Amino acid sequence: METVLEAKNINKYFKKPVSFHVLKDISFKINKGEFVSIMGKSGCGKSTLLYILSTMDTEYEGELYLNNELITGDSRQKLTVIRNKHIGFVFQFHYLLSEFTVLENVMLPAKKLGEKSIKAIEKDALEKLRILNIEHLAHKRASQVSGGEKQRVAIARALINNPSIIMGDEPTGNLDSHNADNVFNIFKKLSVEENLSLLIVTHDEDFAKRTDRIITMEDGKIIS
Ligand SMILES: Nc1ncnc2c1ncn2[C@@H]1O[C@H](COP(=O)(O)OP(=O)(O)OP(=O)(O)O)[C@@H](O)[C@H]1O
Repeated sequence: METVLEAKNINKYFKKPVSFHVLKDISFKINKGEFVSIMGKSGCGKSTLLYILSTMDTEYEGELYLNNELITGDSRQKLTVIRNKHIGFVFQFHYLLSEFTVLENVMLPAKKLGEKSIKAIEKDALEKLRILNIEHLAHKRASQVSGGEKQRVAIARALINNPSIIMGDEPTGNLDSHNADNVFNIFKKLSVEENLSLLIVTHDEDFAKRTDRIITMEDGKIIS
């Protein structure tokens, strides 16, 4: 089984206002095509962990491997490239640019990466919109589409650079049950049909139960 992401003995301390051991010896692997959820009570360290796994926070102990390469200790500049290329993000809030069209929003991370022509990026973006069944929204402004559609646009944007893994911090937190179900089905399809790995923090038990595996955290530790 091919491993996409591996965390080895991750420890994290917040030094202020008082020293606080927030992540305690976290180790796990995510395989290619695996759809994994992270659950745990508020304050157990889920967002802190995701921040480290997504390479945004480099102040931790332990080792992080992406596609079997050690990325712990890499420069900020290198991590920015790794993040743009290999990790797609979906948040609770969509963070779309409301005055830009749906298509322009989806194209942005690829433009930032700067590896392809605008024509090629546009073609890729339309393909991602097609996968998410929202190709018809391409030329609408982001402000003109519904909440559920915005989250699908955010997923298309997360996919644009063909990442190895999608990470989500409560991506269904702002959605009603119908739209949350839609997002679940999209993630499931991406994992089964595109062999994409997904690691999703959620408070939604129904969502988590249907993923391939649940990582449960308590008080900074993985308990199951
Ligand atoms: N910058 C910081 N400095 C000090 N303590 C922090 C900092 N950020 C978070 N914490 C604390 O670390 C713990 C873990 O926070 P974290 O946001 O990772 O929890 P969480 O499991 O994601 O919670 P939620 O489900 O409510 O989002 C909490 O006790 C929080 O108060």
